[in-house]
Amino acid sequence: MIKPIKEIILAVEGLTVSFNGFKAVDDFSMYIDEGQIYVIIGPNGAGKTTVLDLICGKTRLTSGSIKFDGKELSRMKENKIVHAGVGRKFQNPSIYENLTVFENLELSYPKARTATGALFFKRTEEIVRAVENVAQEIFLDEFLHIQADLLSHGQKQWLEIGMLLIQNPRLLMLDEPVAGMSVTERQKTAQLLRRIAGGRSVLVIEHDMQFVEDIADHVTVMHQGKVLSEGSISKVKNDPRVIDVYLGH
Ligand SMILES: Nc1ncnc2c1ncn2[C@@H]1O[C@H](COP(=O)(O)OP(=O)(O)OP(=O)(O)O)[C@@H](O)[C@H]1O
Repeated sequence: MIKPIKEIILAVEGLTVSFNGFKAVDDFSMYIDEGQIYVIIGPNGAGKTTVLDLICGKTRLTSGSIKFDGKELSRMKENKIVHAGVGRKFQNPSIYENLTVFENLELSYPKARTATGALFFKRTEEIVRAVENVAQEIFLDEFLHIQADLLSHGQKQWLEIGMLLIQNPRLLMLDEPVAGMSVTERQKTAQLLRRIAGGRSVLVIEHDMQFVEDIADHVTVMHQGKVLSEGSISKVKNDPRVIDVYLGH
C-alpha cells in the first residue's frame, strides 16, 4: 500500500527575532505535519520558548513567516490565532483553582465564552458530553466535581491540557508538559499525547529525554536560536554536535 502524503499544518520559515540586537531566534525553519508530534529540545536559552511565543502571537517576529493551514499568523492578534486553531499551554498551569474540574472545562468550551454565550449560558447536554469526554481523555473522569486546587501537580497539568482540548485546536503547543511529574504521570502524559496526535498536531518543548523518546515523531535541536540538528530521536541522540552542546552535559 502507498503511504499517504501528510499535509503540512505549520510551516515556519526564516523565523528571526531580535531583542535589542540579540537574535534569540535566528533564521529558524520547521515544518509540522498533520497528526505529528514534533519535539524541540536544546540547552537553556536556545530560543525554544521564544519560538512558541512567536507562533501564538505573544512576541512579534523581526522577519520570516509562520503559515498555519496556509494562513500567515505573524500579523494576526493572539485571540485570532487561537480561533484559527492553535492552542498553547504555558509551563505553569493556569487553571481556576477555586472551581471544580467540571467548571474549569466548561468555562473553556468555546460556546460558553462568547459574549452572548456567557449571558444566555445554559449547561446543555452538548457541553456536559464534551466535558465528560475530555475528562476521560485526561484521566480526570472520577475527579469532575473535585475543586481544582486539590488536584496533584500532574493532574493540574492534565486539566490545562483538557481546557485546550475542549476548544478542539488543530495544533497544540506544550512547554515542558511533564516538568515536576512523577514517572507514572509522565508515562500517562505520553499515552495522552499519542492519543491526541491521532487527530491533531502537537508541538512540545521538553528536556526529559525519556519522555521525548516515548512521544516524538520528529525532533529538532535548537542552539543559539538556530537548528543544530533534526530528524528521528535516534539520529539526533547520536549526533556528536548534539552530545557536545546538550546531551553530554
Ligand atoms: N522578551 C525578551 N526580551 C529580551 N530577551 C529575551 C526575551 N525573550 C527571550 N529573551 C532571550 O532570548 C533567549 C532565548 O530564550 P528562551 O526562553 O526562548 O530559551 P529556551 O530555549 O526556551 O530556554 P529554557 O530551556 O531555559 O526555557 C534568552 O537569552 C532570553 O533571555
